[in-house]
Amino acid sequence: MYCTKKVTEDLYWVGASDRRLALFENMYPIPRGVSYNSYVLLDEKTVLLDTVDRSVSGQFLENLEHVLAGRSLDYLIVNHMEPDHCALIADIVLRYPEVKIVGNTKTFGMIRQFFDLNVDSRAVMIKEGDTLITGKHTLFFAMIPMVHWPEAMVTYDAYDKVLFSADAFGTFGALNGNIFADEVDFENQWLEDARRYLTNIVGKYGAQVQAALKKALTLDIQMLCPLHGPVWRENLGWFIDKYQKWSTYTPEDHNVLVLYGSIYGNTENAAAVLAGKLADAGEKNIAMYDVSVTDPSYLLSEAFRCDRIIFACPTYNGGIFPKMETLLHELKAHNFQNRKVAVFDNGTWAATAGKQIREMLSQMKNMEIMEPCLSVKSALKADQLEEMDKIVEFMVR
Ligand SMILES: Cc1cc2nc3c(=O)[nH]c(=O)nc-3n(C[C@H](O)[C@H](O)[C@H](O)COP(=O)(O)O)c2cc1C
Repeated sequence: MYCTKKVTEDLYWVGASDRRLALFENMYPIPRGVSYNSYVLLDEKTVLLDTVDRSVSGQFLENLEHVLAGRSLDYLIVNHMEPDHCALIADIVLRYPEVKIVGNTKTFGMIRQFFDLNVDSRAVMIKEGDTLITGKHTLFFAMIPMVHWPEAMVTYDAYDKVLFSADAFGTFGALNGNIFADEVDFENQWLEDARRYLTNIVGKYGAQVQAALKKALTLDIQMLCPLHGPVWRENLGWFIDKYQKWSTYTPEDHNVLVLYGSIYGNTENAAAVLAGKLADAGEKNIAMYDVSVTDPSYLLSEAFRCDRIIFACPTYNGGIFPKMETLLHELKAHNFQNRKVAVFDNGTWAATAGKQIREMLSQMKNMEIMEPCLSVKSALKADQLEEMDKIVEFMVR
């Protein structure tokens, strides 16, 4: 049975959700699932905006057939060539042989790589600022390279003032009947996943997201139609502001994040003592995670949210406890910057992790790193509490 949603007078959502997939991109846990959005514009010409992941192909093809209601498909606009959106291009061509495919030079290069498809005869090659008139609707195209692949582009429907934003403004999370952001408690139930999605997947490309936002802000946008997650038709400024923060590595909250690793529990104990002292000093909503327990994608997202971070872990074979080292590599790889940080380490015979963590942090831009670093010798002792108080002073001042 088809499962579609009317978005505007002429626009339909024909996507579907996957609640079985454990890891998005075989990397990121998605306990709330994910949606693959696809849209159909019914004008004098019919237009499909992106396809979906192969996992939801059955539902999608049925949706498309229902919305077209016997009409042929004139155009398929490919805003993004990642397989979770482009997987069904060849299937669309088989079902709708008259279809023309709209994309930029890089799009067609990638279509040739992914598919054995003679695309040239049906290619409508567009570039920045080009238009496609479909009847009463005029569609504009703008390139948003590296948000998050080089060929990525957005389509703007000037008639309804709708921006089809590709992966921008997307989020993890299956759509549960409500496809509009104003129909769900986005701030409490979706924001964490939206942050985790953007920071992990496109976090490295803050400058490119900024460039895309600058272009978008020149348009009168009444609706955002991303390729994952809810459609935005209210309060767009609130969500765009989140993107401004994430893409400029500006913290959202004045909160301390405590990230610790521990083998036998002594570093964990010291982290708990420190968090208690921070609370005594007035810190609210302290966030604390064991780096061995929580997936790095959540920790990276939390690091983007908080303005101050404490890293603590044991020394491991002369190096950093591996789970912490992985996280630090992730932060560096995502261009993480602009935070106040303190470090403490632990070691039973030669503690070197703290020095190495600070070296890694100093390779990130604009990090205010506390010196020196507290070093626990196996277990925290009362004579080190004063040193711990100094971390608290540094964090709260
Ligand atoms: C595989 C392994 C390697 C270790 N390597 C070092 C080391 O190079 N230097 C050191 O001082 N301690 C080393 N340790 C000991 C721990 O860092 C130390 O006991 C620490 O206090 C553990 O803290 P925890 O109680 O939070 O796990 C190692 C422990 C393990 C299991």
